[in-house]
Amino acid sequence: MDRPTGAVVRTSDLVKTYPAGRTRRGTPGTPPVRASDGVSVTVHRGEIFGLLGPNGAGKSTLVRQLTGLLRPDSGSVHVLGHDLVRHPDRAARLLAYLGQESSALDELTVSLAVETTARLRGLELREARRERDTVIEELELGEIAGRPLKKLSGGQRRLACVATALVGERPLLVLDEPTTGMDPVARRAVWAAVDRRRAERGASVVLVTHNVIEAETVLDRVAVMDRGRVIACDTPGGLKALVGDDVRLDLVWRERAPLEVAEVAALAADAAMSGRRWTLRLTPQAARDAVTAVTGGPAFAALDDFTLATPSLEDVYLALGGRTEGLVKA
Ligand SMILES: Nc1ncnc2c1ncn2[C@@H]1O[C@H](COP(=O)(O)OP(=O)(O)OP(=O)(O)O)[C@@H](O)[C@H]1O
Repeated sequence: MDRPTGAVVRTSDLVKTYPAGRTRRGTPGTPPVRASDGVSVTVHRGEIFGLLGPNGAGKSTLVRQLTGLLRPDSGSVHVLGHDLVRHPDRAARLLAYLGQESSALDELTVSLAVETTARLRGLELREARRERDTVIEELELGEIAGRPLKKLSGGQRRLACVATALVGERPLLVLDEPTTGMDPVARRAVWAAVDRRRAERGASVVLVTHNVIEAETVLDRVAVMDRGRVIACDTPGGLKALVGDDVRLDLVWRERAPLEVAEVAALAADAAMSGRRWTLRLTPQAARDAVTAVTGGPAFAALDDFTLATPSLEDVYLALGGRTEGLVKA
């Protein structure tokens, strides 16, 4: 897609270290954590930009700095040309932020929470109510619009919080795991609404996720984070090209792998093993040979299931040396 090149977000060499935990006499404190370790990212206008990585990679720390909520130790953050390290108060006019926890509006009904947020973002009463009604319909919140947030299920409450993030037309939406706890219908409604803000109003979106499937389908570009650093940044397709033509072979054994079969023993060295599941990255020819070996010979009786797939972002992540814990597949 043709996009204007203007940067909406530009961070340069951000460093943030959380200080060491306090020690009680005789007990060791927690060490300091460098949660941002020289992070430079640029988000363009009209782009859905993802931050992907396992728990503790530094995604939330980064978005809290680019929303002016957390001051970096060093480095710069510019949003639409405004220096948010110097002027964090300007963030409220430039962006809407949905954090992981959002309990400030818990006492209000869904409808009032959305309307109040719209008013706080400067809309006149009539306009605020019009936007409220639009977003409530868009996210199919009508049935629960009259109920207080604190009495909703986790997924419903999250959806109501997304609704508050979408009113008031901010040019930048920063969403930290927006679809946590939602069912597939709600998730689809959220992605459609986010995409509409981008397509119809040119909004830009920074989206934190550790859901690999979600990342592949909705994001234009992805920064892969690990231990406070961006270890790769590209389109999902560009990232997948890093792992070349390799395919992924998953083998699931009924009880245990038949290591007495020579072909299976040969595969063991390169397999990432998780219980009864082996995962291998192989060239297409090697994968064909492996499938022939495990489905044709004596290994077949021990095999429960197998799948052959083109690379996913998870494979990219592994190839880059990342850790898999916390990367969710569903
Ligand atoms: N307030 C804090 N004080 C001390 N350490 C912190 C604080 N907040 C985060 N950390 C640490 O900083 C690192 C990065 O945390 P952060 O929340 O940014 O990760 P994340 O990628 O958003 O993780 P998750 O996917 O679990 O939300 C982690 O090691 C975390 O334990």
